Amino acid sequence: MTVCEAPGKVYLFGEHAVVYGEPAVPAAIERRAAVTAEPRADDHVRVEAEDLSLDGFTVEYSGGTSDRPDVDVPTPLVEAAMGYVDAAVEQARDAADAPDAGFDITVESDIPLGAGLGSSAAVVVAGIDAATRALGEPLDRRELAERAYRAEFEVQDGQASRADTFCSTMGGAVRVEGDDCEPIDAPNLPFVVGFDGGAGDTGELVAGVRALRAEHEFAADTVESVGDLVREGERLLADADPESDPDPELLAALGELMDFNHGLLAALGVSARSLDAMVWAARDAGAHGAKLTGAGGGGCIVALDESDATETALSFTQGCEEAFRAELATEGVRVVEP
Ligand SMILES: Nc1ncnc2c1ncn2[C@@H]1O[C@H](COP(=O)(O)OP(=O)(O)O)[C@@H](O)[C@H]1O
Ligand SMILES: C[C@@](O)(CCOP(=O)(O)O)CC(=O)O
Ligand SMILES: [Mg+2]
Repeated sequence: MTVCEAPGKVYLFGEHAVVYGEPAVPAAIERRAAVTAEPRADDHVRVEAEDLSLDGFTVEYSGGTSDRPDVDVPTPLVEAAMGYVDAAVEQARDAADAPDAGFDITVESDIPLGAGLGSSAAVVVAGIDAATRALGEPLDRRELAERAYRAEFEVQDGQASRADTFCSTMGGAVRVEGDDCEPIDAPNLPFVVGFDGGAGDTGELVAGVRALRAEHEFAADTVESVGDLVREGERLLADADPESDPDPELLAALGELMDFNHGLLAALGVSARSLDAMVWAARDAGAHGAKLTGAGGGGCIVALDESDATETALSFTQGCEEAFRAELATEGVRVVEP
């Protein structure tokens, strides 16, 4: 039995635009998905994923799209729910050259699903790592990240960047631009997350931005502007001392860029009333800046505040179900057992 766990992430800036080759800077946070993989004697895959929003269910199937698990819920729901675990198993079989490998898989996660904190990437990264290790074929981190990206790319119908999967694999803050992925030295930023209890559909939201971009030059310009602000943010981070606490000027400058980034994401149609309400509650409470994180549509915002004011204000904000401080996860995917 092999257990691996991988962290979720917040986007300091750059989501959506990163899908079109602009740079983005996500940072891993201490909320993790743990995947257990136990090889089986047959070629079946049995998945226990109690956190799935289908009220928790257990299914047994041999993988692949033709073989539908025997559970009493509509097929699209099952496919949407199982897609990432399924794709992770396929990548592990391919990497280990074991097309008929079967597994008992268990997923346990404290990352809310579909909320912009990268639960899908964490499940895929931890899943591929656990399954390949269970087969005695551990991957190096770069290959693991690349295979996790391919899994997300497939499930999201060819619309994914390497940002989430690379960040979850490596931990810390990273910068991703196309296929150029590097860890970066960043100071420990005071992230506060607000969660509206809901979720967005990543594939649908990405497709919406794609359509807007194709239709209007100003939408394409908006995506480019996100890239410009990310480049400015990268310069700020490069000048900062990663060893000491970030100074107030740096936080103010990063916060201003986050505010701008949220405005541009809203213009691209991926914000939501609940996300805007949490962003404004954070700003009113004195946060240096606040923005939605991830695909949007519902889910989480991230703010910068070293004091408790934003977390307190968010906990009293209508529509905010949970507010918490998110510590930077310096370690990416890791083996818990054996
Ligand atoms: N704990 C989990 N168990 C099984 N699958 C999960 C789990 N967490 C996430 N997933 C998969 O990831 C999907 C959500 O991914 P996505 O829409 O990209 O949102 P995000 O990555 O922002 O959380 C879920 O529908 C599910 O398929
Ligand atoms: C919108 C996007 O940039 C980030 C999606 O993040 P999440 O799955 O909502 O955590 C898509 C991608 O980069 O693959
Ligand atoms: Mg995702």
